[in-house]
Amino acid sequence: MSGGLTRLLRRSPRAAAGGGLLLALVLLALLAPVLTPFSPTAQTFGPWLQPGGVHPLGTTPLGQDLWAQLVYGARLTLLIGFTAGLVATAIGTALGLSAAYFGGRTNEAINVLTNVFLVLPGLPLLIITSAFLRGGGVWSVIVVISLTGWAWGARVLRAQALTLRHQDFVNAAIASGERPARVIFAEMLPNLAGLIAASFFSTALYAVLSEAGLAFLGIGDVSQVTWGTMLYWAQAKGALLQGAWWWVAAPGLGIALLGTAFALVNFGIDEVTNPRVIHSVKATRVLRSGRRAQLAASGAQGLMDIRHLSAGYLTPQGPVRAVRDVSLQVAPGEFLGLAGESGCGKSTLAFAATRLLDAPGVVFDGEVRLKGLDLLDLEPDALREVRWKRYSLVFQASMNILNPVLRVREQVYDAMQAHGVHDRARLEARARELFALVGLREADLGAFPHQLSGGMKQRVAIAMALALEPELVVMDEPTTALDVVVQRQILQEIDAVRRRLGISIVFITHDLSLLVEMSDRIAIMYAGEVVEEAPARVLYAAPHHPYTRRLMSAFPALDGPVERREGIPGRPPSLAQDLPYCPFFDRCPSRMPGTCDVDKPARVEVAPAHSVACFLHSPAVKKEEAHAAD
Ligand SMILES: Nc1ncnc2c1ncn2[C@@H]1O[C@H](COP(=O)(O)OP(=O)(O)OP(=O)(O)O)[C@@H](O)[C@H]1O
Repeated sequence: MSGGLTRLLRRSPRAAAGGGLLLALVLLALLAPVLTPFSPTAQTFGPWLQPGGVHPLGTTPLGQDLWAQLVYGARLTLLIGFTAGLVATAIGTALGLSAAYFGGRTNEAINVLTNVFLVLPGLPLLIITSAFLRGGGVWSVIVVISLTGWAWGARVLRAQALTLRHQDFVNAAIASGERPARVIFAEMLPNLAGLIAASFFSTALYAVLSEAGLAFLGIGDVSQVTWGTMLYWAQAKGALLQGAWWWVAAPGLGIALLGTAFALVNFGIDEVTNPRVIHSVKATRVLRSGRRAQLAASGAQGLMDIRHLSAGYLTPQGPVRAVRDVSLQVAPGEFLGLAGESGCGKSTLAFAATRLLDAPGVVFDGEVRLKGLDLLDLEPDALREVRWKRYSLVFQASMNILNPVLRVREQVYDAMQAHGVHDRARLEARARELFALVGLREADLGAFPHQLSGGMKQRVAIAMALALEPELVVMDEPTTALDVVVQRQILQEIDAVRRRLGISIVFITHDLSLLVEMSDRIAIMYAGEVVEEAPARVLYAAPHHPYTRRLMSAFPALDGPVERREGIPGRPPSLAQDLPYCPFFDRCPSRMPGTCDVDKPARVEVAPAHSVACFLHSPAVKKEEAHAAD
C-alpha cells in the first residue's frame, strides 16, 4: 500500500501536489491546539474585532476567535470528508462487487437500487434525510452524506467488476473451488484498487461540499464548528454587510483548497491507474525513442511492418508481458495466419499493432508502420483518419458492436459517413455491394440485428470493416463463435474478397488446420514470441520448431485418415515472469538441458522466408554437435 502510494506520488506530479496540499490541511487540523491558544466556541473577546495581533482573523459578534474556528473547523470538515468518503466507498464497493460476483437477481436488484439513488435529486434527498436524522451532531451529517453519496461509486465499480468477473483468471479461481469471499477480496478487489481510491477521493470531495451546502442552509447541527457552519454564521450575522469579508473568505478558501487537493489526487490516480492516458501515448514515445534510430536505420518493407513490438498489461501484481519483441511483416495482398495456443499473446499483438489496446494494456516498446506511417506515434485525430480507412479490425465479438435498436443499413452507413461519404445514393450502392461481397442479401440491410443469426451479424461486421476499402484487415478469431460450416463459408468469402480487392489479411486463430488451407504465410506464437514463421505449405510439410510440430499433430492431416487429436502436455509459462531461456523448454520433447534452459534461441532463417527460434536449428549449436561427432 505504502509502495503504491510512493509510486503514485512519484509518477504523477498532480497527485504529489494534491497530496502535499492535503497533508498541509491535515497538519493544520491536527496542530490546532498549537496554532491557537483559544477555544473556537469561547465567547470571551470583544465583538467584531478586526484581524491583527492575537486575533489573526478577528472575532465574531459573539466574541469568538475566528482563527481558532478556522483551525478547529478543519478537524470536523476533514473528519466528515474522510469518514463519509470511506463509508460511501465501502458501501459502493461491497454492492458493486456483490452485483458482479453473484450476477442474476442480485445484480439486477443492486442495479435498480443504484439507479434509483442516482436519479433522486441530490440536494432534496440530503435535506429530507438530514431532517430525519436531526440531533445526531456531526455523525448524522456523515450518515446522511454516506447514504446519498455511495451510488456513483457503486455504479462505476459494478461496471468494472462485471468486466473483471468474466476474465479468465476469475473464472479459473471459481472453477478451482475458491470461496466467494476469496474470489471477491483476493482476486477481484486488488484489480479495482485504483478505482476504489478514486471513488474515495471523489466521494470525500462530495462530502465536504455537501456538508458546506447543508450547513450554509442551516440544516444539521450549526453549533458544531466546521468550515460549513462558519459560512452559515458569517451569512446569518451579515459579515459582508459589516465589511468582515475575511469571515467568509477564510473558510471558503479552506473548502476550495481541500476540494482542489482531493481532485488533484483523484486525477493523479486516474493518470497512473489508467495507463491509456499516459502509457499509450506519452510513455510509449519515451520508451520507444531510444529504439527509434536503430529501427529507422534498418529500413521498412511491406504493407505493415511490426518491429520489436513488446506489449502487455499493467496489473497490480506487476506487468504481464504478453507480446515480447515481436517482428513481423505483412506484404500487400497477403493472407498471413497467426496461430498459437490460447493465451500466447495473439490478440494482444493484434490490438497493440492496430492501436486498439485499451487500459490496462500498454505498448512497452517497438514500432508499427503502415506503409511507412508510424501508427504508434499518431495523434488521436490522425489515428481516427487512418483507422477503418486504411486498416480495420474484426474480432470474435464484433457482432456485438451492432446497436440493437438501429437497422443494419443505418449502421453500415454510419461507418462510411464517419469518413466523409455522405451521398445517399452512393452509400446505398456501396452497402449493397458490401453485403453481396460477404454473402448477405440486400433485404438484410433493412433488418434489425436481432432478426439476424450470429453468422449473419458477423458478416455485417466484416462488411463494415471492408466498407472503406482498407489496405489491411486484421481478423482476430472472427468466426470462432460460429458453427463449423458457417465458419468455413465465411472464410472462403473473406478469401475471395481479399483476392478481388487486393487487400491484406492478418488472420488469428488457434485452429492451425484452417490457416494451413487459407494462408500464404503462417507465424506461430508461443509465450508472447513468434517462434516460427514460414510459407503455409512449407510449415505444413516441414515444421521445424517442436512447438509447431506439436500444434500440427494436434489436428488431423488434411488429406489423410481422421486421427485422434492429441493436445500438448503441460501448460505455457506465465507471462508475468521473465523468460530468459527457451519458453517451450518445460514442454519440449527435444529439449537440450544446459542449452535450452540457459539461453534464449534467436529466430534464424533456416531457408528463404522460413525462420525458427530453436537451438535445434541454431547454426552455433549445430556446429558444436558436428564437432562432438568428429
Ligand atoms: N486485461 C488483462 N490484464 C492482464 N492480463 C491480461 C489481460 N488480457 C490478457 N491478459 C493476458 O495476456 C496474455 C495474452 O493474452 P491474449 O488474449 O493476447 O492471448 P491469445 O493468444 O489471443 O489468447 P486467446 O486465443 O485465448 O484469445 C494471457 O496470459 C492473458 O492472461
